[in-house]
Amino acid sequence: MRVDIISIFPDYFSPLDLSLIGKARGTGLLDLSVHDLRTWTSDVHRTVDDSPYGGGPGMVMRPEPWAAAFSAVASPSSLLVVPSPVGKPFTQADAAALAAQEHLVFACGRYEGIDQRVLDSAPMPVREVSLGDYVLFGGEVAVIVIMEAITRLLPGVLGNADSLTEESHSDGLLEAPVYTKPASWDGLDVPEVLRSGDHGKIARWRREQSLLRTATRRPDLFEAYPPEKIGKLDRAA
Ligand SMILES: N#Cc1c(-c2ccc3cc[nH]c3c2)n[nH]c1N
Repeated sequence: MRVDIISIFPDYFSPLDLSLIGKARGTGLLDLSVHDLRTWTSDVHRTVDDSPYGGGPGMVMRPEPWAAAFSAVASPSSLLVVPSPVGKPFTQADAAALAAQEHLVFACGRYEGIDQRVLDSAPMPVREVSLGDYVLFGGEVAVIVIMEAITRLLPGVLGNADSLTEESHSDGLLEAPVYTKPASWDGLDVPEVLRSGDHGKIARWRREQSLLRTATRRPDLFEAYPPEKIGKLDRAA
């Protein structure tokens, strides 16, 4: 997968040199380039913003540098992803869809945002996404989060792909609680079923815990979960 990130703060993305994302870049699974938007300015002050038409606080990012940047990095298979407070809430399904793309271009807005004409005239399809109902300083942190969600789904990045099948949100539910040694700690014991060696019983217990957790913590997800997939809860588990 090829990714181009455009930002006025390229140094924000040094975390993408680390850990499994850094390894994916090193092994060629991920071809990631970070660009400074000011590369595509044409004035001595390398200006990327100006005052908003219609008045109001703050500044708006000028269209010209973005248009020049897109012309430099876009290809026929590119998809433009723009983090924004007004974007579609980003979900695991969106991460999977983006992970299947050939080339992603991320536009990191700052100030009061990017001139709307940049998105309206982009030479590639556009996806505006939001991480949640709160406001960040800009799109950079959102891109780091999105890049982590995408990269871990790329084949070969996670040592054990099985991790992807039972984690929260992979199947629309929250995952069951996890435990490790010691069997008893701080007066609390690991649920006996997990130490039983009965894999069928363990699977049923985890399924039940996942459904119960989702129902109590994320009723929105539980309501959206197909009733026919819930099945009969095994109280004996
Ligand atoms: N994604 C996302 C965002 C943002 C965001 C994204 C871009 C810019 C550019 C200026 N301010 C921004 C805030 N705030 N909250 C979210 N969930």
